[in-house]
Amino acid sequence: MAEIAQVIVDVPTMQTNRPYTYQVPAQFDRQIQVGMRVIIPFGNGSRQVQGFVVGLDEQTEFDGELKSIISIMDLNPVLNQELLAMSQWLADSCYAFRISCMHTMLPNVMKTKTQRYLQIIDELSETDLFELFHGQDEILFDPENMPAETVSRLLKLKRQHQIEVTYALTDQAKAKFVTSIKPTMSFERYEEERSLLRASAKAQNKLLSFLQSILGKEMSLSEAKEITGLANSIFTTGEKKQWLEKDQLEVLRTPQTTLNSDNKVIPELTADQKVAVDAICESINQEKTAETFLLQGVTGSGKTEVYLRAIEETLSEDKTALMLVPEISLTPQMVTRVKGRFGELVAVLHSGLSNGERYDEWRRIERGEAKVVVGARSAIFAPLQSIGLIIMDEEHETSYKQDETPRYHARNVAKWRSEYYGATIVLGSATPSLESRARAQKGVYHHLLLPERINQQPLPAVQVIDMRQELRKHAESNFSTALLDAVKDRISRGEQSILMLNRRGYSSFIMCRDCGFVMQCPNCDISLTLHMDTHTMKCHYCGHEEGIPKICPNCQGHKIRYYGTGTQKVQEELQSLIPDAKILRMDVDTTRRKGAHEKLLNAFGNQEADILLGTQMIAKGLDFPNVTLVGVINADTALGLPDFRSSERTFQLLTQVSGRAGRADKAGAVIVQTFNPDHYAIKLAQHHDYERFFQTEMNIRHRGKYPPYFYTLQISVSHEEEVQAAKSIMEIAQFLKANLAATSIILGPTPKSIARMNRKYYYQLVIKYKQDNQLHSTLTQMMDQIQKQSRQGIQISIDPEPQHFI
Ligand SMILES: Nc1ncnc2c1ncn2[C@@H]1O[C@H](COP(=O)(O)OP(=O)(O)OP(=O)(O)O)[C@@H](O)[C@H]1O
Ligand SMILES: [Zn+2]
Ligand SMILES: [Zn+2]
Repeated sequence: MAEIAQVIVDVPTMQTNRPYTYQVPAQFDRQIQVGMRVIIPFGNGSRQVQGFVVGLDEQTEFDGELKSIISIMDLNPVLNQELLAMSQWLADSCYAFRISCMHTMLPNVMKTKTQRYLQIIDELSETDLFELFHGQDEILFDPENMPAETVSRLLKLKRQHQIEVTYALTDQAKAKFVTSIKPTMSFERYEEERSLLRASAKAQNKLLSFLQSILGKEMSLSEAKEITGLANSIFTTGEKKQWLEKDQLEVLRTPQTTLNSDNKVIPELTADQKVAVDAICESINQEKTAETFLLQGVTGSGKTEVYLRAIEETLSEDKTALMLVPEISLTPQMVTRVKGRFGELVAVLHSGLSNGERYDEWRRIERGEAKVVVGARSAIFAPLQSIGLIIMDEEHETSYKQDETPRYHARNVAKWRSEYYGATIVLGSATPSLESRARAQKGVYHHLLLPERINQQPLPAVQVIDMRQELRKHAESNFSTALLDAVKDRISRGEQSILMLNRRGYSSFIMCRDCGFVMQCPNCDISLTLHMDTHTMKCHYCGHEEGIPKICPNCQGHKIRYYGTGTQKVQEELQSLIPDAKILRMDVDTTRRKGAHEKLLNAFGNQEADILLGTQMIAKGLDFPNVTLVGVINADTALGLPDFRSSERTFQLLTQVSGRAGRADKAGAVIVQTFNPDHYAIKLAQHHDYERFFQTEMNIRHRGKYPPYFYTLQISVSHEEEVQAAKSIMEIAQFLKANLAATSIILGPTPKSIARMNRKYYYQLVIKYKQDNQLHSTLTQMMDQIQKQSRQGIQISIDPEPQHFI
């Protein structure tokens, strides 16, 4: 008997974590449950919004009058106890609003769509109203698609209280239904019906035999039409004659994968794999112990097989398994392997799914039909229950951290869930993040090693080419002689090459050779990027787009030139250097369409091309036996970034891309082109020496007081007026200095390296801290300020453990 509900209200502009109290009308008494979505009145007037029930009470004492819940949107809670508790923790630890955490955890379609209607209050006499309302009492208010003049006239009428606004919410979370048919009679009765037909009624005759063939079954109408080739009208006739019954059948929109299916032979484990699998399985079998393993295995050492065995064990214990991969569209081979092993039990969640597909996969998980979930970052919130195992492949990848609010790291969410269920965590990587490797060192994580490739296949030999020398020999080519010769050699042997163009912090822009003018975004402090495919200049921060100028907008000169190296330009150069090479290009431009990744990879896997040329997206997870050469066209770009992790990123990327070569019986080679051949990250990657890199980098981090020795937290402030932004970051800095522990260090405040974005000015400061009991409460206090200040247009964000410092 719940009479009072605590509701988190879904209004984005209302920045609070406080639940609101609503009356539960008697008719909903039995139905309402914590974790359901409800529609509630909010604010003045007739506004309706969505909310999430987070608490139910019986007490009726309350000062003042309570508003009542209007309706309940769900038959079952969409947030179970665990997810509700998690949303609370997530909001708290990420300094985020609970409503945005809830939305992050749920499929998109759980957001309601609000439409505004305008309604005439009294009788209408004026022609004005008649014209605006087209003679109706109510119209949809859609300011974006209405002439400005109409909008202002309508708003004026509203101010004069002639019309009022009403809100209608539509629930987008809809299951998909299709019409189905079912035979209603026995075989003999159908025979009787047949004898009554005229000889010319061939189609009906055919329908009768078909129905006889599917006795006791239900089938979708469209499938039945396809099988029989009969028209709709025949089925309608059949329904009228009561030969069949029509019904609504729910269909799940299951995403298809088009990647070549994996050979399903389950290999015998190597000795090292066995040690790892045994240790992990033992932990899975222990109830209620949340242990974390760091599985550090060189590229091609068979980490995936370890994951698969661990999943198998988890399922046999009647528990569920969650497997995260950095970006699923880039690792279709992984999905194929998991699906190949566990079939229908697998649900795949990723950004390429349509909203409907995502919703249906989500419900398959929620109902317990899918017991293994594979997905990218946000799949960590999959509504699995009794989780026994959480795997994070390539655990060092930055894509596990969300850059927008809530700024969570999937690894921390994994830890929370593993403690909730007593689940085992496996973090896998050839190049673990320094944070994780340091924890393994301390014994916080169990360290498991796969030091060798399968079949003792050697890691590829890496040759480093000094591009400063090369440029002296021949100007302005992206290809050294060594790399070109190696590629030609592979082509002549019928082997394949992967070439990577590192494009982080890299872009193509245009510049006037007369006056040096560079096209800038009118809203942001950065230059526009040239996109040859659409023939436009685009801002990668705010999305601003314009045409490519033919003459310089500054001096009207004609010497506009392209700078920077796009993959397309590199492809053209390579093609002219090796005219008969078959090149596949994989970058954002060629993979925009759904399924394009898989198509390209399939083609390459079928050896339809000699060379796969691409950006970082080709560095991960690819396992092609015929690839014996990997070339890195430019290893340096990440090194130039003002980020203390830039060496770590470079080392990780080089190791990972090198790992694509020589994975089967043919030996592999790697050629790395660089302007910094002596840099330790490049040298140590050349020698596959993770341990030395770890020691070297740890020393540097220790000296600089960086993670993993210190934690970091970034606070940014933005405002349309630079003075306002600067003023409030200074105030924050003062406040922090007065309240934080003496051991905590504040860096800044400074303008962000891109100081202006989307017409707003950005300032930031970074806190480095070891242990600071004051920090959390101080920052939470600051969150209250955010709520006050955001009303004046100032936006403050707190980012715990940011992964990018630019
Ligand atoms: N025990 C085994 N015996 C034979 N082949 C195996 C065994 N384990 C894995 N393999 C095969 O070895 C290859 C490399 O394994 P896998 O892709 O799992 O390596 P990985 O450690 O995940 O590599 P990377 O980090 O480079 O993605 C795969 O083709 C896999 O099928
Ligand atoms: Zn811009
Ligand atoms: Zn010019």
